[in-house]
Amino acid sequence: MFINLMSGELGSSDEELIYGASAHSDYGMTTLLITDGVPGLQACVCREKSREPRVWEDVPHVNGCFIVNIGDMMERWTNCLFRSTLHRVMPTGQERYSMAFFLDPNPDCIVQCLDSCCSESWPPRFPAIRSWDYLAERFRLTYG
Ligand SMILES: O=C(O)CCC(=O)C(=O)O
Ligand SMILES: [Fe+2]
Repeated sequence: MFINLMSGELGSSDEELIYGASAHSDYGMTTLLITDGVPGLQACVCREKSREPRVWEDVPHVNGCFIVNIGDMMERWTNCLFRSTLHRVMPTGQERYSMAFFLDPNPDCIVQCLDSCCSESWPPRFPAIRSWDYLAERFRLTYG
């Protein structure tokens, strides 16, 4: 479990929002996200993340509800039957707060294609990997 508190800040000189989040999918299994209702979050409505041009849709805020993101580890587990959600936060000029709860399997859990998610015509696409090894590699690639 990992919680991320994000805030968009107003620049002192020109009242411009200086932080958003570039396009990404979350690394883990599932993310529960809550925001203060200020817009900015967008999801890519494409099944293939590499497809261009990307089409982005605003994610509506619903009071009292979490936004649920499927993460990349869930995509591996389900052999791409569940696709992870490509999303981003666009600066709007307004102060904005969000809190993300990243839900992951235990570090020693082996993430491998579920039996119900593969067949002869749809073989496993990813090798089995220890949950923590997968996350550590993603963190290493992102943060060096
Ligand atoms: O602030 C948001 O709405 C999204 C944050 C996010 O994508 C993340 O923390 O991974
Ligand atoms: Fe995210």
